[in-house]
Amino acid sequence: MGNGKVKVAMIGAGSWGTALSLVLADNGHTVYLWGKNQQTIDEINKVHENKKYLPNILLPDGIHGTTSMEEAVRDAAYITLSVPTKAMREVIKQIIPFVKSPITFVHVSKGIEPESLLRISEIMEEEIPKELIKSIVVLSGPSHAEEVSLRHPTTVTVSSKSMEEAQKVQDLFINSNFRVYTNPDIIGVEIGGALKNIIAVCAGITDGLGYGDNAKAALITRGLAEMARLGTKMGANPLTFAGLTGIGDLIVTCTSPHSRNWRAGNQLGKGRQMEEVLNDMGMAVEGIRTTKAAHQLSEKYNVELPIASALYNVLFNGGDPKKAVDSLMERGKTSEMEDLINILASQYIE
Ligand SMILES: NC(=O)C1=CN([C@@H]2O[C@H](COP(=O)(O)OP(=O)(O)OC[C@H]3O[C@@H](n4cnc5c(N)ncnc54)[C@H](OP(=O)(O)O)[C@@H]3O)[C@@H](O)[C@H]2O)C=CC1
Ligand SMILES: O=C(CO)COP(=O)(O)O
Repeated sequence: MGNGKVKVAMIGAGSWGTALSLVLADNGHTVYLWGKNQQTIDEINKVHENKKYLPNILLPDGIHGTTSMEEAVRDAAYITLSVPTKAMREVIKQIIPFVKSPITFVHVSKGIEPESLLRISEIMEEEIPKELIKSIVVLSGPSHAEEVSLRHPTTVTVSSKSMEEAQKVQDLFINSNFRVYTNPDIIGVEIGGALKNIIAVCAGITDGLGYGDNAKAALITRGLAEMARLGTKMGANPLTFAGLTGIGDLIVTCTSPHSRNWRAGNQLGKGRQMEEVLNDMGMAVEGIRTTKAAHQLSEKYNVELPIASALYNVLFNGGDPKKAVDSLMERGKTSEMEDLINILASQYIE
């Protein structure tokens, strides 16, 4: 391939895996886009379109669809995982037999696993034999697949325990439409990307209830405080929440109808039932499972998460969305500054 151009295995042919394959192909790399649905893969190869997940986007020639994991992974320089969090373990098990030497795994997904309470890179460390891991890199940030595939300006962040490998992945993806930053705080980057989905569901709910911009601004700002409060307890740098994978991703998902989390919340706010909403969506709505994980994490770390708890009550205890908002507004009085100081201080006090 030469000229720094490599083969990349993209595992997951949904919206995000397909859009990121387009970025890599634009950069001259050869992408083997793996999916389990034969019809989707045939469409990608024959008409260069992923009709289900990224309709009306002509995919570049450098993208080869495949349902063969062996073909996708063989001789790849990078293996990128782009399946929803709940499919991670199952898909990694399918990859491993075809990995012959240590390689850098990239993941681009946004969730926390309920029960184990692991971030995705931790799940990967559990599932992939140590001797096959060169490094694990996460790519996250405010980036709707629909806009990335139109080559609209987008910024994301990569993070890893190895910044050398993170920089290589930065070089792999970066181009004039897709600007990639680095951040050494992998915990903060992964937690921000996962928890913002909870707040986006809530923003959809308040929009569905007919509330306006004040409620949205309140959710984004207090949601950010909640993310930072839990994140710092889990070892994140509080400053990461002021970056692309914190406030950046909160803004894009809480304010955009592209967001599946916002859209699901919006339907709940309009009075529809969760099961029906998720069935109709037919795409990953990560915020639902991550709300369960956040509820468990708030107990584990003894951190108050009023917004996530209110959503947990709506999603898993049949709570009424309007009453959930009322309950947040009627909480005991607190001090904003005291909360922010506690967040900044929490990494130093244990
Ligand atoms: N869409 C976006 O704009 C962005 C998404 N993300 C994150 O990327 C991740 C993936 O999301 P996204 O691509 O949007 O999701 P989609 O719902 O668009 O696609 C999910 C893909 O995963 C596949 N999949 C699901 N379960 C399995 C499984 N058990 N085995 C194999 N394949 C499976 C689906 O295949 P099939 O159709 O065959 O079921 C489908 O190709 C999520 O964590 C999301 O938060 C991050 C940034 C942006
Ligand atoms: O993470 C995203 C944008 O950064 C996509 O959000 P949704 O999963 O809510 O569509």
